[in-house]
Amino acid sequence: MNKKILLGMTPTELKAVAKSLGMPAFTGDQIANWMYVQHVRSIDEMTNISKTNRACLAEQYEIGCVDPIDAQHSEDGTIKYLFPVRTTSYKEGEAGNEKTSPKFVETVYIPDGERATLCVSCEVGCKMNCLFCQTGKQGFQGYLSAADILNQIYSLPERESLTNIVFMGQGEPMDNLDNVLRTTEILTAPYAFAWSPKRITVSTIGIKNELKRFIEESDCHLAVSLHSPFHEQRAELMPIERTTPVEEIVDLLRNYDFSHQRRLSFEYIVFEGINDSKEHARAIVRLLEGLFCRVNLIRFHPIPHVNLHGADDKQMESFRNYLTTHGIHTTIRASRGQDILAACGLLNTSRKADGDCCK
Ligand SMILES: C[S@@+](CC[C@H](N)C(=O)[O-])C[C@H]1O[C@@H](n2cnc3c(N)ncnc32)[C@H](O)[C@@H]1O
Ligand code: SF4
Repeated sequence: MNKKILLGMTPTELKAVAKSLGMPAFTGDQIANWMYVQHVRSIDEMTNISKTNRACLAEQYEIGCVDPIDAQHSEDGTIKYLFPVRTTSYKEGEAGNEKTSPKFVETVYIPDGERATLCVSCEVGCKMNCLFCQTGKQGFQGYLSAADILNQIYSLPERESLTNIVFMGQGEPMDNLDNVLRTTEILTAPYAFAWSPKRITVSTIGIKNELKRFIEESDCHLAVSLHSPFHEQRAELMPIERTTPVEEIVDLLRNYDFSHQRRLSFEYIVFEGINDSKEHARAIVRLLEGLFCRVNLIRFHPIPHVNLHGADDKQMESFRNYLTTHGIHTTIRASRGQDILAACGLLNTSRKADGDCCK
């Protein structure tokens, strides 16, 4: 029998589990504390629960944490982990692709002086098919459960040194919003990891209704992938633009206040000769006028069979300077882990199921 997984459950749900097994409701709080505060790896370690009750719980349940099975080390200190995925789901009508099991996701640990950022994945692959992204090339093989998203943090060898988490790995967070929100709730709740939401950034291409829900139900920072201010060009780079133009996303964002603790940023990969002109910079200034936000310029990390090239440093700096002098706080993001294919947009686990995982 496949055991049910406790990781990702809220205290209310854990109390219901305890009661269903004939235990007092407060056992649910004890389980939450053992998992989310003490980070134990087995039910047997929950020593303030009686031996009999632990055995009873373990008959049907397990924590559901699983260690990474591979780690690649970059020369810049970045580490890319490969995590097995326990359960994936699909929305109604989406073809399941269960034959590719076992499934894996990649998670990237990025130490940087006093900071240590973890880039987590929320889906196996991605269905959004952005032209420039290697995860998009993988296609979509399922939504991660909150347990599998959380496990990337729970089972990370460097967990205690983490200062920030970014949802910038495989997958589109707004496409798996319930599980992403459940994860950020557990990461920020006082009963659990108790992280400030200001240490967590969720990146999205902009799916309107879900984005609205995310803004209203979470306090985490938000990053929107822009990449072109022009409709036709953005649609060529990012198919989502055809159904949800970024102008609609910006209009939505104008309804909320990002001038205090919560940060709104736009990510912009600078492609040589494609989106690095003065016209682009001017159009960005027009698009974002009056919005309290910043722009992060990203270097393009080349992927096979895609004829796009990154702009050089001089061009990126001049683009940044134009935006900055026109009132938009703009930074150039350092690329990390490119030598081990861990940099933004390079994650891909399509071949891992064929036994290629440790090469
Ligand atoms: C991999 S995505 C995951 C989060 C979300 N799906 C999104 O697109 O915002 C994280 C960031 O990587 C960027 N990215 C994708 N492919 C890239 C590439 N080849 N080089 C640089 N950045 C890339 C995306 O545009 C996005 O800003
Ligand atoms: S850039 Fe983001 S949304 Fe686009 S394919 Fe990659 S992971 Fe998916």
